[in-house]
Amino acid sequence: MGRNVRSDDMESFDRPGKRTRPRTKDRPDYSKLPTARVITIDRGRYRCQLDDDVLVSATKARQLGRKGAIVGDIVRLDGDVSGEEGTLARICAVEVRRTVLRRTADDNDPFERPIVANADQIMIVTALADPPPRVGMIDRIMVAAYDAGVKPILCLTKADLASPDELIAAYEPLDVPVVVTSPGSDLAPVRELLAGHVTVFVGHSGVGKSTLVNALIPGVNRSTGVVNDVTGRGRHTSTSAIALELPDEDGWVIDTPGVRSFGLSHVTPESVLASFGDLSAFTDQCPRGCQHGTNDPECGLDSAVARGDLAPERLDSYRRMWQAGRLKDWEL
Ligand SMILES: Nc1nc2c(ncn2[C@@H]2O[C@H](COP(=O)(O)OP(=O)(O)OP(=O)(O)O)[C@@H](O)[C@H]2O)c(=O)[nH]1
Ligand SMILES: [Zn+2]
Repeated sequence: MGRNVRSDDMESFDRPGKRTRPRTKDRPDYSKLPTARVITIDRGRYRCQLDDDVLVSATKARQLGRKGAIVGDIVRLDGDVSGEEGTLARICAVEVRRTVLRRTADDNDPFERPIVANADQIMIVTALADPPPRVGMIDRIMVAAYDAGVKPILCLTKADLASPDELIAAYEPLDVPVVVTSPGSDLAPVRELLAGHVTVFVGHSGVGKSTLVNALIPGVNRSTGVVNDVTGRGRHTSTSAIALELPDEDGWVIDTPGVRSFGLSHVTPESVLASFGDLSAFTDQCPRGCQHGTNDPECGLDSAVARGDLAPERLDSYRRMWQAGRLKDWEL
């Protein structure tokens, strides 16, 4: 089912403009209606931002059926779009999504949950200590990013408490940009990575994500929790994803509630491989049903390395992601 939207989801990072039009033959034409971005959802009410920055509350129009809108969606609004107190617009259509970031509650959960639409980057926020970093969790979020065709970035917070060197070294072969922060640190490198992009911030509760968002977007007041001394976890202080426009640069930050696990039952080796574009050329000769893993005999990726056509580090990086996607939550 989710596969049907794949061709739109899986566009490569460097061709963001290309999109396919939905079939509109037997549907009314909504193309004259104003577009808005869904910035947050609260008890069935969609908070939308029009192109001229006016904020409008909206409900789903009946013709949308069971199809929902998610944060980051670009929607067509009908009805009262004045944004005045007490007014309510209607979401008539959801524009084709460039990307959809998904997770399942855990690896046994058959229902994939779309979290955010149209992001092109995901910032994985991890504390270097308090709470301690979990490489398994970082890898799993990276797998979800690759699956969605969204570029991962690693943000290591609380560098005042522990050195980032080990983690930086661990992610070097994956070519993932890494930024390091500590209280009062210069956020210019972070801003530079965010400029011109729609970036989802994901992280375990208590890693300092809200602190970071508040520093990047002054006045937004994301509530910060205090790490609980007993559990080492932050309080769950944020409840819904919210899209926030960057004040000085073009671009959006989509802050998501703290996550404890990241189920990946929707991910296939092929969808992850698609983000390793240089590797997919070598899998044509693979035996049927090859998962391109370490123990798959005659995998074309191994032959490519043996011939010298593919760097072994590149294959190791892909296999590491492949492995992370197979691990169950409770094995982390
Ligand atoms: N030592 C240190 N503490 C930090 C840093 N950044 C944030 N903190 C503290 O870590 C705690 C958690 O920070 P938050 O920003 O609330 O973390 P969060 O990831 O948003 O957590 P949730 O709101 O629970 O999702 C707070 O007490 C912050 O003051 C840092 O760079 N160094
Ligand atoms: Zn293979």
